[in-house]
Amino acid sequence: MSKRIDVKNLDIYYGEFHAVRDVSMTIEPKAVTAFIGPSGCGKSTFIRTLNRMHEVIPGARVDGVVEMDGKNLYGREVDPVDVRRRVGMVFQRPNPFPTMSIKENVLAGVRLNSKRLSGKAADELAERSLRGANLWNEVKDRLDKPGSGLSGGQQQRLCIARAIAIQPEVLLMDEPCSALDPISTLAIEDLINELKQDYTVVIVTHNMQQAARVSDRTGFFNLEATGKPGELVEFDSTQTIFNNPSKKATEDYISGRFG
Ligand SMILES: Nc1ncnc2c1ncn2[C@@H]1O[C@H](COP(=O)(O)OP(=O)(O)OP(=O)(O)O)[C@@H](O)[C@H]1O
Repeated sequence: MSKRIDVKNLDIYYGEFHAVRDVSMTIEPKAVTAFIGPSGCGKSTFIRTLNRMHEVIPGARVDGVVEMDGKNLYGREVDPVDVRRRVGMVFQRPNPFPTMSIKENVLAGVRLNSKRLSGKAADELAERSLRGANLWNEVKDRLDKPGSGLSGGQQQRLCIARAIAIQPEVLLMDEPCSALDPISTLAIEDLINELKQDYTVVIVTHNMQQAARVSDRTGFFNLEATGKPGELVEFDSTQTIFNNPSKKATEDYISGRFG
């Protein structure tokens, strides 16, 4: 299920503004890749280009190539809706549909993709996805209650269940723990560790300890000055980035000298 992503010379724009410059990297399957860097360096912008969410903003565009297992996601024949089905996304703030039940929240993405599900198939998929998101035991007795009745950490796991219900190949997570308390954060980190058995996982995080804990590879983004484009300064095994980075800017950031 999981796929490899090759990014080649990717430039990202908001209208005239050049937000991210010339990124090339390979994101490995069945691994967690983390992006760190100071505010405004383009981490969120970059991750949104991996499922073509960037282009929903008027005037936003990219130059370059993003390949999934060798096929350009920006090819002329490629349907962006299909890309977003194959590359799921979890956002910073848990965003369950508040009036929908827990079960219907899990199935919402599948129903949007206009898949018809029999009652039994829907029940099975909901259970499988909630188990996959480590939430089943906590909600199995209240599947018909609203998703908004869950704690923040449970809501975020509900959103992860919704994302994996559509059986994506890649899971993007943009600061998935920034609205959560430390215990919920640990639950999500454990879950990320399990998800990499099946998915290519990409996470943006402000928390360097989190990047060190959960990821196999880390990319450090930076920008020279406000108004300049963000750049990928260094991309390597998490071990190397945190213990033996090759660029001074990475070392300064990791050791808290700026950012
Ligand atoms: N919708 C938008 N329209 C125009 N410019 C934008 C838009 N979204 C982001 N930008 C700009 O693009 C640059 C990169 O922003 P982005 O949110 O990707 O950075 P980031 O590294 O994720 O920051 P943070 O860590 O604060 O979330 C910033 O200069 C930002 O102001």
